Amino acid sequence: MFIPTLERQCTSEQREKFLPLCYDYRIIGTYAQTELGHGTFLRGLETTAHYDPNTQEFILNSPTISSIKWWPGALGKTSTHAVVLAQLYTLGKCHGIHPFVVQLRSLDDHKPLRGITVGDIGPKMGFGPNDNGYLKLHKHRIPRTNMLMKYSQVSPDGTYTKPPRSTLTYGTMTFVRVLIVHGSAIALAKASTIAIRYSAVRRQSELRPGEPEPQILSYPTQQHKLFPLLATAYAFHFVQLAMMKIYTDVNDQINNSNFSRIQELHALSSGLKAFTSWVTNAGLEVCRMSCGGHGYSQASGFPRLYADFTPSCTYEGENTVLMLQSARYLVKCVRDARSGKTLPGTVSYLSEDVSAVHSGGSSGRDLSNLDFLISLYKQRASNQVHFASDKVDRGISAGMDLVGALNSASVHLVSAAKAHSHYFIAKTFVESLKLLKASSELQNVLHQLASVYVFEGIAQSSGDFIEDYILSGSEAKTIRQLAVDLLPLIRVNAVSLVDAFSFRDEVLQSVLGRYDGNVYENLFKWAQNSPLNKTDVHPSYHKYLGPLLKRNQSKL
Ligand SMILES: CCCCCCCC/C=C\CCCCCCC/C=C/C(=O)SCCNC(=O)CCNC(=O)[C@H](O)C(C)(C)COP(=O)(O)OP(=O)(O)OC[C@H]1O[C@@H](n2cnc3c(N)ncnc32)[C@H](O)[C@@H]1OP(=O)(O)O
Ligand SMILES: Cc1cc2nc3c(=O)[nH]c(=O)nc-3n(C[C@H](O)[C@H](O)[C@H](O)COP(=O)(O)OP(=O)(O)OC[C@H]3O[C@@H](n4cnc5c(N)ncnc54)[C@H](O)[C@@H]3O)c2cc1C
Repeated sequence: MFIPTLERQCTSEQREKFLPLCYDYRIIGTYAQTELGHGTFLRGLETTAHYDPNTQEFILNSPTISSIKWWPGALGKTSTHAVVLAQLYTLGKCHGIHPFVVQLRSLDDHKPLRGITVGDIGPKMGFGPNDNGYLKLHKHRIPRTNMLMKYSQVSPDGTYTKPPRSTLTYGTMTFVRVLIVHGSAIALAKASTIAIRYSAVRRQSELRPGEPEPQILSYPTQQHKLFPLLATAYAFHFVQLAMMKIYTDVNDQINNSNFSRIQELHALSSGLKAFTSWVTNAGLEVCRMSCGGHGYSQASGFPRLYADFTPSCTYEGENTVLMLQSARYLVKCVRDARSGKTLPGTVSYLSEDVSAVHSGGSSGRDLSNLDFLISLYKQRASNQVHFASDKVDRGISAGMDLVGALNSASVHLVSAAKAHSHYFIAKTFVESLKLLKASSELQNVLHQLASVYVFEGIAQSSGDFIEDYILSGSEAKTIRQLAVDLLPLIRVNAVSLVDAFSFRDEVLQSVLGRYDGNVYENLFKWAQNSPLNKTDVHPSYHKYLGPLLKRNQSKL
């Protein structure tokens, strides 16, 4: 995050000064924004940067215990520098959060500089090798030119020039949220690879006396656990490509001072980061549990994969907060649509009259047709967004201000943002396959994946579709069965579909997911290498167990 921030927030002179040092690994930096007392509420950050025109320096301080920077990756023992987000004060006025490059440690002996107290925040659930750290600043001075001034400036005499948009400071977070969508796709692909390969190797239970134990991948319940997640990994792959394309296009516009789509990008990246990381987080646990006891072993790779992935739901914007950000924009779009404004591409459906799609018990609608089902996802999203938006309007009519009305409708706003994200993902998956140049055989297999993703997505949220009369109960049941009917077809290519992710064994880090399937021999080898097995009799025997046993034996 250090380098992307410099690349996006530096003037050209600052780029020339700082970026070569980064690219050549002459300095190592972190992104120090979160504090002990604030991670979500950025306007509440307390670190201060007061400009001193006499020396043309900023004086950085952590004025309170809650203002100590806390969590930034590699801050504790590694980073020599940080981008520090602090409240800018100049000529007696506060101008809000701005980014500053701060050197933390000497480039000679790596010791912390004067006014810098820095260290590791202690053991965490995962990310063991990462020294997430703390930073306490005490009257630490940096040159004026260390404030990143692409968008806002402080002149030598202290005059402040404000940015074209205050939120441009938040640009790196948007970029990383887009990367996390990619990260979700990768993590779910890894978990699917481990679980499906292991399920093809593992044989368990005797269905009928005398019959060989079947591969657990042959059980419909095992397929129902794993194949929708496999399909989701493929869906997220195509979605992260689409998300990155939108990000690149909007970022190019921003670089040309066109800020018209910055809000749409913020809303979409927030919703997709939250949606994909929540779904992946839950999916990793399903994959682990589908591998039985060996899934719980470190040898499976699941404990580390989960412990390292799960903070994706928290960092870079806590997921609920990001869903609310997305929903806030959707509410704005409903208002714009009602006042006749044209809406941007990813939200244009909110101005359509989607109520035309009626439920109908045996209306003869083709419930296996993906284009038709995507129209139902659209209707569900539109209904949920308009419902939540109407709740906000009713709150205001009842005398609340906008903040109060948004807060009181927030549970529904999160549901609406989830439905919006889900519609975007399902639509993107189906549309991406149409554009894919692939053999008819491959198209057929990928269509099976898209179908099980779309069917299962409705089955798992059928309440949304039934409550709004988008589907009848019997239609929902039919779609649920369509998903189950697809499972044996996907079974044929399941192992090939995870092999296609091409994770090397060294990357997958899983004995269960080994490409050669040689699980049991390698589990035993792995166990023998366990530190506890260095000696037959563990030294602790002589200190604790031995004396205890001997003492009790003497009583016999
Ligand atoms: C290239 C191949 C790569 C492959 C990689 C694949 C694998 C990689 C996997 C993962 C990679 C990434 C690894 C992750 C490592 C990250 C480690 C963690 C880092 C961090 O956590 S950094 C700190 C993150 N912190 C946050 O995100 C804070 C969240 N809080 C906020 O953003 C804000 O406080 C807020 C938005 C919640 C609230 O802001 P505010 O108080 O100002 O209140 P509002 O009134 O809601 O907002 C005002 C206004 O601003 C708009 N807004 C807000 N944010 C943005 C934004 N980012 N962009 C644009 N606009 C924004 C908001 O919509 C409001 O606008 P309106 O007034 O409504 O118009
Ligand atoms: C592994 C890891 C790495 C990190 N790396 C970095 C880093 O490199 N740099 C950095 O600056 N930070 C980093 N962070 C910090 C991270 O960005 C914050 O933890 C994150 O932004 C969440 O903020 P918080 O911890 O204050 O949670 P809080 O915001 O306190 O969240 C707690 C609860 O409050 C709820 N909540 C908060 N606000 C609202 C609201 N407005 N409406 C409804 N509910 C709300 C949330 O939904 C959540 O349920 C990292 C964190 C982790 C875990």
